[in-house]
Amino acid sequence: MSTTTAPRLTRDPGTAAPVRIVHLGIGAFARAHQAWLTGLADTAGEWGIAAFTGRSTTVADELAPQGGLYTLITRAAEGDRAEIVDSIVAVYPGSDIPTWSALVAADTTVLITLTITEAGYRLGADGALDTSDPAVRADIEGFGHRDPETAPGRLVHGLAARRAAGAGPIAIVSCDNLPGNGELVRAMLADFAAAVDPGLAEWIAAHVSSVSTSIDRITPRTTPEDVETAAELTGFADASPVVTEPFFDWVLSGDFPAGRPAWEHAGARFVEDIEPFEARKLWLLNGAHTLLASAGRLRGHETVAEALADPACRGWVEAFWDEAARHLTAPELELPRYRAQLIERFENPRIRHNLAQIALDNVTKIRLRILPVLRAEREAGRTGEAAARAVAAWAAFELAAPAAAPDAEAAAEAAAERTLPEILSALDPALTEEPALLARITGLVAELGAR
Ligand SMILES: NC(=O)c1ccc[n+]([C@@H]2O[C@H](COP(=O)([O-])OP(=O)(O)OC[C@H]3O[C@@H](n4cnc5c(N)ncnc54)[C@H](O)[C@@H]3O)[C@@H](O)[C@H]2O)c1
Ligand SMILES: O=P(O)(O)OC[C@@H](O)[C@@H](O)[C@H](O)[C@H](O)CO
Repeated sequence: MSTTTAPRLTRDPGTAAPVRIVHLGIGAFARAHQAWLTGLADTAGEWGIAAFTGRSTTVADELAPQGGLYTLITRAAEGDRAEIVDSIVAVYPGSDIPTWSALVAADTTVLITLTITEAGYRLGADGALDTSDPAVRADIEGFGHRDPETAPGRLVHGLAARRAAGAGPIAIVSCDNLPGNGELVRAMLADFAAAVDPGLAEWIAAHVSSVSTSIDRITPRTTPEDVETAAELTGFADASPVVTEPFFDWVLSGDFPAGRPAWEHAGARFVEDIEPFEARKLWLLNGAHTLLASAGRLRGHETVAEALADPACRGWVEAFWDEAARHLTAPELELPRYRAQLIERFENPRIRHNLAQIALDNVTKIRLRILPVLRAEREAGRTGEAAARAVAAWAAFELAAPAAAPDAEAAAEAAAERTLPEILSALDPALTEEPALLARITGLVAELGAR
């Protein structure tokens, strides 16, 4: 294998930009998107990123010996292009709380960026911090006495250190696929801080700006073959390359009280009202992914591209987009162009985007990406058939094997005990309150068939 003989990827001494950004939740996406764009925008070498993993230490273990350098492979339908990205200048496991706190507290740090996944925000169904979550409770009760383990706990811990150090204001930029992600961060921090120190909550309200973003670049998990490809393309052994598609988009809205990289020079857009952009991206792209994650797998497909090549799945996606598009009316959204681009992106045969990976945390995703379209269609007097089909496909999976079950045996037992109305009611009680809707979803489940 070529990676064993290629020279290691290492950083030359003195080539690292100073740390001004701290990232929590370093994985594939942050390196395909924000870190890459920061490198492109930062022509003067002023914006180094110190990156922390969220839970597992893997990315830190892989990247730290490389001084944070990594290979980004841009994978078009026609071929691969590789580049070495150097904007990440230090990498730590998320459990390294002393380093985390010191960097968040440093007055040279002016930005925190996040990719902690939707589940990492620890929100309840009402969008507020879920203080009944045992890990959140443990972080609240142990605040100041033991190291925090959740992302909200670590963020508030770091901000407490910043307040104590007398450092100035800071911006937090959520890069996770959640609607109103900036507002969710603001509320999450306020809820957590109020529970541990009302004075700290006031300081956070006055000194921390939560920026909302819509982020877009399809970045599947790296495979062992990708590691070999990176070495072949660059001549360097990289333990942790990232593969992504050519398309990218980043729309941001909010204040940066202590500055930011000139991301607009690399293609980012700053807008007053981000909501239409978020809805377009989350409903059309992520909504279609969520639909295919269940419906595509029910039809035996493993990847987005395979599912989209199936005329039935393609028709269901287009029908869902037609329903969503009726509620995305801002002209700047350029929906025909966006939809055409999405088809081309989904069809990229060289991006193996696994449906099982996309299906993780499906309940939250359906609530945020499918149910708003279903509700809007029904309020307009229509059936919302295509959105209902996405719900039915997920429910068919749950009927066969609930996602929360720890193993196959427990899943089979739990499945045998749950009825469709119970499953739907746990997703959203409103789904069972209208007999016509319940009957239609029941019919769609039967049409789609159990696994
Ligand atoms: N991959 C994409 O195509 C893509 C595109 C747009 C947005 N995003 C957003 O980025 C997120 C991360 O995607 P990725 O491809 O980098 O995934 P990844 O698995 O490569 O990395 C995820 C990171 O989040 C951390 N994490 C996981 N669960 C957590 C939790 N409960 N609390 C705190 N941290 C946690 C992990 O430790 C890791 O550092 C997605 O969930 C999504 O919100 C991803
Ligand atoms: O875990 P999710 O659903 O937020 O993400 C899975 C994919 O839909 C997502 O990663 C997309 O590829 C991405 O949002 C494209 O920008």
